[in-house]
Amino acid sequence: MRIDVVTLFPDLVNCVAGCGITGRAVERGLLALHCWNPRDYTEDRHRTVDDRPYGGGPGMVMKVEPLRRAVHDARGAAQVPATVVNLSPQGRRLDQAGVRHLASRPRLILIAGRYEGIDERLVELEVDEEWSIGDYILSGGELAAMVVIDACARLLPGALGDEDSAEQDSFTDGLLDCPHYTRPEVIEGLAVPQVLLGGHHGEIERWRRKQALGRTWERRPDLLEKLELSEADERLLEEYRREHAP
Ligand SMILES: COc1ccccc1CNc1ccc(C(N)=O)cn1
Repeated sequence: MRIDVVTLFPDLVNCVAGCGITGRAVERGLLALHCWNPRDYTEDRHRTVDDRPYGGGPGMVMKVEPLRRAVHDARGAAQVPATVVNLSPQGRRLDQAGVRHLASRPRLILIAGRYEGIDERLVELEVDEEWSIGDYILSGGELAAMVVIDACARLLPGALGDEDSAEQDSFTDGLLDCPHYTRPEVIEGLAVPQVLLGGHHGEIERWRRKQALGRTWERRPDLLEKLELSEADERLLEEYRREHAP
């Protein structure tokens, strides 16, 4: 998978290429990451990428031309046609289904805006999809782009060894994750649930599923609404509810 990022801060975005699972995905050639800086596509002495908003108001708006030239060069840098994505608070809320959608694209060009945002005509001329990582304002789209890169990289075949937990990742099956424990067995009088120490894999699996169902019911009932639970899951959740009824 190839991801190009149009950004005024390539050093920030390139951090994902240097460490962890995303760094390993790049190392293994599973993910190619390239940044394009609109400032390199300016023609004036001051390398101007922003200007004052028509209609007045605070802040600045990113100009179309430097962005458009950067997108054009990004497109031309590989044969594979790209899906151009603008990261903005106005976009569709990203969830794991959205990540699966984006990770299924052979190529993404992510636009990371700064200032008050980008001239709407760039969106009309070049952008295929707008996505938001949540209902909050960031100083730029770079962190949102890095979230997309990380979440997509985890889904690329070979990115995670079996030492990682993408398969059991919460949200993969629409539920929150079960609690996790590691050594020592007791900390400050808090012991690891006995079932996890017994080595009975069937019991452990059952306990983990029940915890995932129960925690989703307690913390994110909205997620549960969206799911068709199996008979077995319904029974597990019922058991959890009885044990944890307030
Ligand atoms: C006012 O900022 C903008 C306005 C418009 C576009 C981009 C920006 C850059 N900032 C962003 C970007 C994304 C998100 C998000 N929630 O995904 C939050 N902030």
